[in-house]
Amino acid sequence: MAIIRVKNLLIRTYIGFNEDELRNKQDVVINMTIKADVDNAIANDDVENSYNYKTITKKVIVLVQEGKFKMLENLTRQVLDVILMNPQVEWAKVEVDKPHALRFAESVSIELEAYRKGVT
Ligand SMILES: Nc1nc2c(c(=O)[nH]1)N=C([C@H](O)[C@@H](O)COP(=O)(O)OP(=O)(O)OP(=O)(O)O)CN2
Repeated sequence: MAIIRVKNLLIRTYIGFNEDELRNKQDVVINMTIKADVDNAIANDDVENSYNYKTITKKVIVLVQEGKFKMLENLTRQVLDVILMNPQVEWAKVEVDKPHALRFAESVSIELEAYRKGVT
């Protein structure tokens, strides 16, 4: 198993429940930490049949770009769930930052982690 980190993935989406947030997209910054089986990538130096960090990243981009979210917790949980769908993933942690969400703070974030169902 390896720990794969996708760092500072910047995506624009609808996030929030204030009037202007419902109408206008804003940036979120996503950091994903994924514990996945990469034995095949190591043994064969080949992405075929290996956990592909590009694939999951593109799935997250589509999920977030095309979604509309009110609560940051909901967005974070949905990203975590899409990562955990892959049987090669044992555990994952997701942190989603909403920069400038608060007037006097640089950013606010929610972090969630979980094992894939059936893994403890
Ligand atoms: N488990 C691994 N997965 C992937 C690896 C790897 O080494 N281990 N390597 C890659 C690619 O080399 C990736 O790093 C670069 O791919 P690409 O330039 O296609 O990524 P982009 O996001 O820039 O692709 P665009 O389609 O141009 O947006 C992938 N997975």
